[in-house]
Amino acid sequence: MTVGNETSGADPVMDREHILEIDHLAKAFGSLDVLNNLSLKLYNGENLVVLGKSGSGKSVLIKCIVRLLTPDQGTIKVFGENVNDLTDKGLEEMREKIGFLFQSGALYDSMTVKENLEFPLKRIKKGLSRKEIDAKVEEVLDNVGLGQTLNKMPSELSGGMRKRVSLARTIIVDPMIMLYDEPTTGLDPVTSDEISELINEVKAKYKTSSIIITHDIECAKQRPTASSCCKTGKSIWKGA
Ligand SMILES: Nc1ncnc2c1ncn2[C@@H]1O[C@H](COP(=O)(O)OP(=O)(O)OP(=O)(O)O)[C@@H](O)[C@H]1O
Repeated sequence: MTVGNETSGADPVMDREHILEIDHLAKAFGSLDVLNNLSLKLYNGENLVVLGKSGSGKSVLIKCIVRLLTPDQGTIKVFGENVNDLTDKGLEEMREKIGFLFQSGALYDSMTVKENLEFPLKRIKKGLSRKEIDAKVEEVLDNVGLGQTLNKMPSELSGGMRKRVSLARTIIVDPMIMLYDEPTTGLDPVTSDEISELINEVKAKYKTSSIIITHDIECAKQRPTASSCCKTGKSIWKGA
């Protein structure tokens, strides 16, 4: 896999704090070495692309970051804290600051778009008034260009629209870090470009730091200027 840090600002990356740091991570399943000596740093306000072919361990990496899997070796620090040392409460708090965009989109098919967006908001940002919830739902939907879909069912949306709604549902709770798992998989080239552009817009509007896990080299290239690149495991891309 290849890891490339990228920043849109004029600041040199090295001058800024890192909010996620992985050091010499290793994970195997039996005799299958999936992650081998992987290190990366995600700096505040940047997009970081992890590029790897199918089966190279991209999803395993995400699961290790949020402790759905325990690494065999190495450390993962998020917001300065070692993920494997967190208490259950600490883990819950950390996960609430991290947004996921799953490969499948993972919308609730029996709920309208509005209900899909309200669901995480009511769970994580407790105590909001009806008016505040409506305003937040409208804001995030407008920001992904789908203000008109409020009362539609997911089945009435195209693949690209579902991806946008999923993104809106993730950013509605103001995550500090976004983890994108194959954000453009299954989309046509034009829609893929739109989603890649949207990822850059979300970063600018919501001041998120993002890890984008993909096998799509075009998606990887659509990040702003690459500033550094480190390689580990099976490298298939040498960066811009
Ligand atoms: N819980 C598990 N137990 C055993 N093997 C696993 C487990 N999770 C993942 N693997 C194996 O680890 C390897 C990497 O899986 P992973 O899902 O991370 O791939 P990926 O890079 O995300 O691939 P894709 O792009 O196809 O989704 C695969 O060979 C998979 O079978």
